[in-house]
Amino acid sequence: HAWGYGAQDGPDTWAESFPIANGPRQSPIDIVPTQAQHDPALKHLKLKYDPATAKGILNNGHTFQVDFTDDDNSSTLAGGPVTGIYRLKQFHFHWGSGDDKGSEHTIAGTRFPCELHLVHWNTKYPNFGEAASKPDGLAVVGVFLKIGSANPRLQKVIDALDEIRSKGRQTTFSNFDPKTLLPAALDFWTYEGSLTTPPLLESVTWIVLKDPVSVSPAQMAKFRSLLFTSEGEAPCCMVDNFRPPQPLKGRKVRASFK
Ligand SMILES: C[C@@H](NC(=O)c1ccc(Cl)c(S(N)(=O)=O)c1)c1ccccc1O
Ligand SMILES: [Zn+2]
Repeated sequence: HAWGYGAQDGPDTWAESFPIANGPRQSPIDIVPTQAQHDPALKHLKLKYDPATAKGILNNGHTFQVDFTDDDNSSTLAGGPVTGIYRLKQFHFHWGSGDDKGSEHTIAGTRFPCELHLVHWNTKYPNFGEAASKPDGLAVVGVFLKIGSANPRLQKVIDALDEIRSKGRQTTFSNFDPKTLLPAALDFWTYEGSLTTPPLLESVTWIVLKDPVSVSPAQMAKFRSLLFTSEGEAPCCMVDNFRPPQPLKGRKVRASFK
């Protein structure tokens, strides 16, 4: 399935190969804070990440991702809306060609220039692939990035991008704690959704943090210097790799905060 974010292969065409694109629990969504219900039963988020589990950084032709070893419970998510323990598999970003768009989730129609996704899988299943096909298989923490001062926590990731400019390039990436990318407060909205990329599986408990973290225009320019294309192909800048908000179809969005 050759899918992408262009006019010929972008989100409006995905239903042709992935009919679940029109399913009942698709992501992302527009989060309307005034319509979210505070749920006092929601626990606080328990994130425990071991920097030693950071493995590599890869340009997969759709985004770039930092992969983690997930053969034990060294880096996990628990609490919040989930039961049990979820293991960190990878994190990646979605961003725009300009600062006026780029995030996948929106807040009452407001789009951010970038959104970070930390992907975790439920350890009640044997591995990520199995978990990705189960309704409670995945939990993704979403973090908005807004334009401001340079974010020093992003710098190590940004400095690695020169080595993975084109599709298929990867390099080692070690000793990194993704907790450093998160805002101080872990207040969140949560709802039942899907992968925002093909295969769009409806297996994600979304945990979208209320507070954004900063990214500078120069740092955004580095993201936009990546390529969707492989070496030797006509270069196409990796930008606008976001799926727009999808119909809520009656789902409830809960808030962990008042
Ligand atoms: C682009 C990349 N997608 C993921 O790996 C991905 C996996 C799980 C989640 Cl939950 C998400 S997300 N965006 O909902 O957080 C994205 C991808 C997809 C298919 C084939 C190759 C490939 O590289
Ligand atoms: Zn994502």
